[in-house]
Amino acid sequence: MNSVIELRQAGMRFGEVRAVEDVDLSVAQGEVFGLIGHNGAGKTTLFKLMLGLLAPTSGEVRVCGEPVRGEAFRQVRRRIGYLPENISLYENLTGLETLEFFAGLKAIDPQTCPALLGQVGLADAGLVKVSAYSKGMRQRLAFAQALLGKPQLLFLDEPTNGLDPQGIRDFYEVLRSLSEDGVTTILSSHQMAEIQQRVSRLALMKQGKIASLGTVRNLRERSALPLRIEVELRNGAEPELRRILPEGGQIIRVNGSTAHLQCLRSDKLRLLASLSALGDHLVDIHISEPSLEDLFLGNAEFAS
Ligand SMILES: Nc1ncnc2c1ncn2[C@@H]1O[C@H](COP(=O)(O)OP(=O)(O)OP(=O)(O)O)[C@@H](O)[C@H]1O
Repeated sequence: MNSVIELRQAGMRFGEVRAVEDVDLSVAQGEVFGLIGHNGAGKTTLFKLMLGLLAPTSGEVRVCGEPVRGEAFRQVRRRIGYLPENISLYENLTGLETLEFFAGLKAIDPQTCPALLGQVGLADAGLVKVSAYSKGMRQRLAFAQALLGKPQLLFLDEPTNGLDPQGIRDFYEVLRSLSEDGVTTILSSHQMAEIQQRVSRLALMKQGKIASLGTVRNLRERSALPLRIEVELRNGAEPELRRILPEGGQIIRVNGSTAHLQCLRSDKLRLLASLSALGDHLVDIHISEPSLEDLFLGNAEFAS
């Protein structure tokens, strides 16, 4: 694997607070990698470690092969775009002036700014003052700021805050196309329904540690959470369902003609085989995997 980011037993303590502890992580080039966790889980601190804004109090953090505190990291930093969680924008500047201002700070050609505004869907708002921008427009502008200078590595802290569904779709479309060009993205989010279809892998952080790491499918398969199965029956078939239900299948409730069941993944095939014996009593079956939100909120136990 061509790792762009490597953390080895990385830790960050603030006095007695262990904000990040024993984190081992490798992220490959072109990945869209998600970080999720409750407030205070350590996501922002981990971002700051990877950006070289904080020096780890233990372990090692390397980005593009360089230790983040070394001299060589100055060059690496030029290839990094960062969208902080709470970016401050000047109300009196227009969108274009804002971007040109950030371009000046980064010594980037300001002539690249109009195209960048177009990339984030603000082509028609470049001459409008930020004070008249909606929350979503501000977030798009902040994203454009992170894209200045065509970074190879993007760190985006809660990037879809304030975006409407179309804005969220546009945002991930930009990420997808950047990923195809080899750009690596690390993003944090509380929006689990949104993140679960769009990241290549993710890490679930709890109290400074990575509690689980993998694809969404890996995380689901490792969790002890049950699958939910909705069984649509013909009228009067409930007793028959109860009769054929194998061990491991559990009826949670029955609403009219729909029975809500659950079972462990390991019992799924056995349960489905039994349900097929319902024959004409059966209208339809719908299986739901535990969502990322279930995994996150359900305090599921994960295998390491
Ligand atoms: N500069 C600091 N000094 C002292 N403690 C800090 C500092 N920065 C963070 N912490 C503590 O470290 C822990 C992790 O904080 P961090 O901001 O990294 O979490 P987070 O997952 O980003 O939370 P949120 O989702 O609320 O942004 C928290 O207990 C926080 O209070």
